[in-house]
Amino acid sequence: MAENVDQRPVGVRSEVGRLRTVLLHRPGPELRRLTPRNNDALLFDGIPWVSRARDEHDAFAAVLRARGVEVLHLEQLLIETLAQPTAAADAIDGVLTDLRLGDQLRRQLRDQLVQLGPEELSGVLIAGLRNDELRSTGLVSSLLAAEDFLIDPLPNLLFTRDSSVWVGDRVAITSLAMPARQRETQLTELIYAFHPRFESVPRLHGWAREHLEGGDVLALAPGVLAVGVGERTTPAGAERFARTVFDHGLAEQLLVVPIDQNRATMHLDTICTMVDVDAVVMYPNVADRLSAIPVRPGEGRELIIGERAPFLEAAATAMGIDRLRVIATGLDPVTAEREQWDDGNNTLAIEPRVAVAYERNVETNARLEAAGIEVITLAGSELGSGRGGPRCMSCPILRD
Ligand SMILES: NC(=[NH2+])NCCC[C@H](N)C(=O)O
Repeated sequence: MAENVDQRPVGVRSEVGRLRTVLLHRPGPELRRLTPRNNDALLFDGIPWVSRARDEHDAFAAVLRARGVEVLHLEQLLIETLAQPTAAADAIDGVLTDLRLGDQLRRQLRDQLVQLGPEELSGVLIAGLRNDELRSTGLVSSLLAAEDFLIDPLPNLLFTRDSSVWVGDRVAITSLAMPARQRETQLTELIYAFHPRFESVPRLHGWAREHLEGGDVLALAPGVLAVGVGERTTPAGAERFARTVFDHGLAEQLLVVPIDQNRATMHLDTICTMVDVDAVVMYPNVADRLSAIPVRPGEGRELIIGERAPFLEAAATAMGIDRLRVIATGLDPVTAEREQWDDGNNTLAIEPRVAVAYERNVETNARLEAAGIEVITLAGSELGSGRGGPRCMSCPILRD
């Protein structure tokens, strides 16, 4: 494990090892920005009731704390980060690159942002800024509608899984594919670059690189990673990730898993998550046709590309086990489809055979229990409108 400045251990080498430290984001005013006109672009399937969403999220954090997990909040880390003038200056430069602003508005916006303290600045970076919230008299501002955003809100920051991912004792800053989420990783990059807690942690990848999202990355076993390639992580993102983890000696094998390019299966963790060292909960409607391409490091900069094989077989082989046990979402194809959509597959293991799951996925949870998995249920009626479950809403920083 890497020692960092204040001597707190970090590192993730498993999906199921006892969870010690996790990064969450408690949803706030950024969710109030969602309207029926912008929710599709902002990747929400409905308009969440904000205070209830916060209650549900607080219950999630409480469940984790009750099990001895240290919960870090992204907003708190961001505020502490922005207390450093260079970090605040970087953050402001980052939002001001937006080409919709124009020079005059950019100057006026800068004048306002530099006056903000860390807490207010963090608030604006997360909740965004509407045109009518800045007193500007310039051409651009007068032509934009009052409700147009000068800084887009980040309602999906809630899904901390995607905006950074720990691989061993390093952190990969990801590069998010959807325009509504791209700025999130400017914030995670800032936190990991400047926050004293992470000062000595080497950073991988980066927000300006090929698309790679944490929801696509699974740590199947020591030295064995899987990465989904679909709507979010691109083939080039997977290739860069393979090269990077091999160069840093963080894995010996990577399984690249092509997934359907659609919203229901946006990340690998929407169809498959691990609940034990040799068991996954998986969407049966894709389980049989899901395949994997094994990739290994070759000579020099080469990658050795293996033969495409059924995912479950390839995973078991790479993990050195006879068989990966599969617990299926739902019972029949229709229930499975409903529960997969409601993130029944998206469980967060907090130790082997103990997983956090949304309570609404009754059939899937019953099957998990029957398979010997303790299921800690969460209400998620509001949180779920962003199409993400307990795994999406958590970024493990330290696991046994
Ligand atoms: N790891 C995950 N499955 N994350 C879910 C993210 C959901 C989010 N609304 C998006 O569309 O990007």
